[in-house]
Amino acid sequence: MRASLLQVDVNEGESVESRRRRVAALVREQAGADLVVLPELWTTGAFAYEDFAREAEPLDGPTLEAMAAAARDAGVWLHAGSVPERAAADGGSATGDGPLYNTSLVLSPTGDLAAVYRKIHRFGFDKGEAVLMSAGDALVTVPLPHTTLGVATCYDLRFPELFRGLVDAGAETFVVPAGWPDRRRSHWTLLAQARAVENQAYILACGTAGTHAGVPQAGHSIVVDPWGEVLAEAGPGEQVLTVDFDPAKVAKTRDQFPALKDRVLGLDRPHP
Ligand SMILES: NC(=O)CCC(=O)C(=O)O
Repeated sequence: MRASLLQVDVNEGESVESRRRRVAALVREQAGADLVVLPELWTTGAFAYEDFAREAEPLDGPTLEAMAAAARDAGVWLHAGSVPERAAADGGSATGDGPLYNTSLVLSPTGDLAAVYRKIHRFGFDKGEAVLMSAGDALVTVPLPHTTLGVATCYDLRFPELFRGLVDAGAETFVVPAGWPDRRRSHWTLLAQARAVENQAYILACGTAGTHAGVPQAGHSIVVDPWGEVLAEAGPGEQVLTVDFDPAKVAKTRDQFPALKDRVLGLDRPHP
């Protein structure tokens, strides 16, 4: 399988509309890949809190429209990263004036919306995303022809129980769009390898480059195999990181070193 991670430079010098056009063109250039991955909140930047409400869009907004056309033209599965989603007042997916979510979109090679994931763990403690956005509550897996994706977003990477849940739901390849800051780059790399090793799964973790809202981004998108080996790692700037990997290695690793079978369930809950 061939995956291309588009580590987009997100900065205030470029309008959202211009970046959308530029990213759509980059996606079209990936024809021949099986899967293309974009970062978290690449229209605004993950730390551009004051832009979330202004740039928020319904699920069928301009980003979905542009990315669906690009996925169809390139004939690729596209994890289109996430957008600030303005949901309907009832929390549904129609246009509305309801809550904001940090919402990931997965598109099929025909440009159809295959999955939607609303980020569960919001970053910022008592400010930023954590207070501006609502939390999703559903785990999402997406069956592709050769692997099943499990999706998570950025800060989710710090919560291993979410990834265990995805494994239990059949995930073999985690896709993690992010807007990870440079000051915690060592955590990014370490956590990506940890999630891969402990779950014996691939991880495709795609971050942003550049600086927005005064926060330099880590870049260094990374692909790790089920044994924890780094297959490819980007540098700090805008880059297309392309990697070929064997999806069958997940089953082989789980078979030859069956640590997942030794799990003792329920330890993450308090004992009565
Ligand atoms: N956008 C994010 O979720 C940032 C996460 C982060 O900075 C961290 O976990 O550290």
